[in-house]
Amino acid sequence: MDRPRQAALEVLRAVRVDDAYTNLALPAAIAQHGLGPRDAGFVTELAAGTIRRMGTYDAILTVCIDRPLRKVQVAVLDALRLGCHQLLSMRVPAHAAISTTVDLVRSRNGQGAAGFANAVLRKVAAHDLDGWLDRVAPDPGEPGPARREALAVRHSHPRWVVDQLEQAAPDEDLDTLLAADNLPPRVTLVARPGLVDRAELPGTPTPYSPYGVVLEGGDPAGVPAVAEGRAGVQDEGSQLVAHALASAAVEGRDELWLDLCAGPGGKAALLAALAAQRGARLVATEPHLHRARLVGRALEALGDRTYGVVAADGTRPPLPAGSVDRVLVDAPCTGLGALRRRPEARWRRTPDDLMPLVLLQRKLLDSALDLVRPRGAVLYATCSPVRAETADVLQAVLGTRKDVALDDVRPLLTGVPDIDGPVAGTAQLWPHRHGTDAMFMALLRKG
Ligand SMILES: C[S@@+](CC[C@H](N)C(=O)[O-])C[C@H]1O[C@@H](n2cnc3c(N)ncnc32)[C@H](O)[C@@H]1O
Repeated sequence: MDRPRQAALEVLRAVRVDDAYTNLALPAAIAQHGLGPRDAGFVTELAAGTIRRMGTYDAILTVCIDRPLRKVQVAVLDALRLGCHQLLSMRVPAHAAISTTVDLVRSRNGQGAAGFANAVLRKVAAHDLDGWLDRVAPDPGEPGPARREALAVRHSHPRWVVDQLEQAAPDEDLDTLLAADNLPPRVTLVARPGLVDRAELPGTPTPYSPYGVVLEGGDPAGVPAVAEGRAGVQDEGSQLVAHALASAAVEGRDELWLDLCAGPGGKAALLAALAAQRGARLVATEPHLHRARLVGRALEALGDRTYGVVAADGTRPPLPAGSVDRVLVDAPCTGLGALRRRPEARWRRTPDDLMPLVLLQRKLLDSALDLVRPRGAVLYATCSPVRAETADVLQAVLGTRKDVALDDVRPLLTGVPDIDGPVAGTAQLWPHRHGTDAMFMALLRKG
């Protein structure tokens, strides 16, 4: 039996049936099948790539199968999707892609299903990916619903996500923006100031963050500074969020910093290191215990130079009003700006997720504004560019508070080009433009 393909099929099943995260299911399947580095690379590309591009492959399979996809046995459908990825997006020769998929189906679903898979994949193999896209989703060129529908299929995004991204970036080339979500991100490390210098880390310096390096290859866990918590794996956009809050000018006392939504702790660790260099200390809050533990671990290398983490709800934080000098609200959000990182995320989110998140985001921002002292700084951030979570939250909260003003965050992001956000003074990063997650940032001050 072909163990790499079997492992990939198991990852697809775990993601579909058990709601597993691809990034966790993959190493588990690789370990369980005892695969070496070469096979592990193949399985990672096969499983993660198939999950990411499933929307496109389902549109193609719909044409190749004479009954609705929902009537195809799901295990067989998963195998067909893996076959499509090998045929259309990987350099696997067609005969190998077809015969190995058919063998996989035969071993699990019997001879009849194997014959069906063989017939379907032969049809798929009749065209390359571009040929199929021109057939199932020709781009009408003109902006509008038909184009958004075509781009949703071409770039394998749910249609509602395409609509949200288009509203978030009406002047952007939607084609380029969506294409960037299908490129797995480069691995970026952060050197936590005072604990390690970035020159000591392998890789090349990140273009915008003063703390980052892009790792050219290899396992980040094998870097000693990462293993010791003096450095970590962190997107450059996330580094810039911590950098912006730390760089905001704050008059007078600057002793207590708060990360209100801290789990799993990447930004908390960078902020805590920056605070410690200036004689300030960070406290982190996170309501979910397992995530609070991760924050604790991320802060370990700083010892008593931080106040550590408190398992608490940020809307009812255990701190007196007006007691904090700087607050980060890295709010729970749809994560539609970080789709590159989580292959299954686009299929799991639904439009119904939006409103509860927006209500929580408003409460958290309000809570942060209560906690900060007059003339202190609050940075509101999301890894989503969706307007309901960015501009609308900001405007709703500013509309109810006379004591708060929006400051310009953009001068704190020196050297980062084209960062204007949806409200004057806010910033929006983009994968296709900056090579980062689509982080939104707004800086607020209490009068
Ligand atoms: C976008 S993540 C934060 C990422 C984190 N800052 C980092 O860089 O590692 C949002 C976090 O908010 C937490 N959260 C959810 N509800 C919350 C609440 N009521 N108060 C505070 N945090 C909350 C989530 O559990 C999640 O860990």
